[in-house]
Amino acid sequence: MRIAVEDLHVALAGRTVVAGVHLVAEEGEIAGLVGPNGSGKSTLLRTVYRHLKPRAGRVLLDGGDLADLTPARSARHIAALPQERGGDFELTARQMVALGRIPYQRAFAADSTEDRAVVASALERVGMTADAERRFADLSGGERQRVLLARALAQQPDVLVLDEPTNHLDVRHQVELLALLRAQRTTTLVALHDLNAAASVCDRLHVLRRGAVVASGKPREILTPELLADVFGVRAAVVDHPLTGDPLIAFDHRGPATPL
Ligand SMILES: Nc1ncnc2c1ncn2[C@@H]1O[C@H](COP(=O)(O)OP(=O)(O)OP(=O)(O)O)[C@@H](O)[C@H]1O
Repeated sequence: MRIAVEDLHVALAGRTVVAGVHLVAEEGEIAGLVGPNGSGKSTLLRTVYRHLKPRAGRVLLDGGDLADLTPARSARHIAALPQERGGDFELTARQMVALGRIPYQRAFAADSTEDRAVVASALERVGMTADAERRFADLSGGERQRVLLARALAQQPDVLVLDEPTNHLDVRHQVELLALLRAQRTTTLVALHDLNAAASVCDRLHVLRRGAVVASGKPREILTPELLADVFGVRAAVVDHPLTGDPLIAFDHRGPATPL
């Protein structure tokens, strides 16, 4: 499915945090949101997965307004990996993933054979099968992250909304998660701080600054030294990755673009 955000405005505690955002992720596309701390990435994503109500604007799924769907109906279309990683800690990892099947179940119905197969496959895809019967509470930050991603996959959504999905993951699991997203080809909106990961996995990037999109396009067009200096305040060279040919940002860690 195609997802379009149209003229979205969100206010929090009386302050405008997202101001007139337009963006699109085409069917099967991975659209990345990048921007400095506080630029509105999480707020925008929370509004897309209906955790927040916009002050104005719409989120359209294949042209239909998401706000017209019941929560259960929209949960069949959109699954989120939010930044707050709370939840019911008494559940096992498998039970946590099984929560992703609720939008497909009647009230009080037991899991079907299909539900169990979908849950097992989601656990397998994030590499958590061996830990499936452990308590969610006992898992490490990265393991919880992977279980919550499996829950989103078990929802079999048309659109995945991921807020910093590589947080807490070691480098191997970061690479695996990005490979999984690439292989998946589900329309995806993903906020990423790691600009090199974003350059490698995203078909299109949207750069946010103070709640507004200031640049949109292919990573190679967007991630220029000028933009990195202007929006992120850092000095960097952009070169071709020697293994993949993707844009590779080499940051100058010795000091920012402008004096501190
Ligand atoms: N519940 C809230 N009440 C008031 N202001 C909020 C609330 N949540 C976030 N904000 C403010 O909204 C702005 C955007 O925050 P948001 O979390 O969307 O940014 P972000 O781009 O995801 O940041 P980060 O990269 O630090 O995660 C920030 O200035 C933040 O302080």
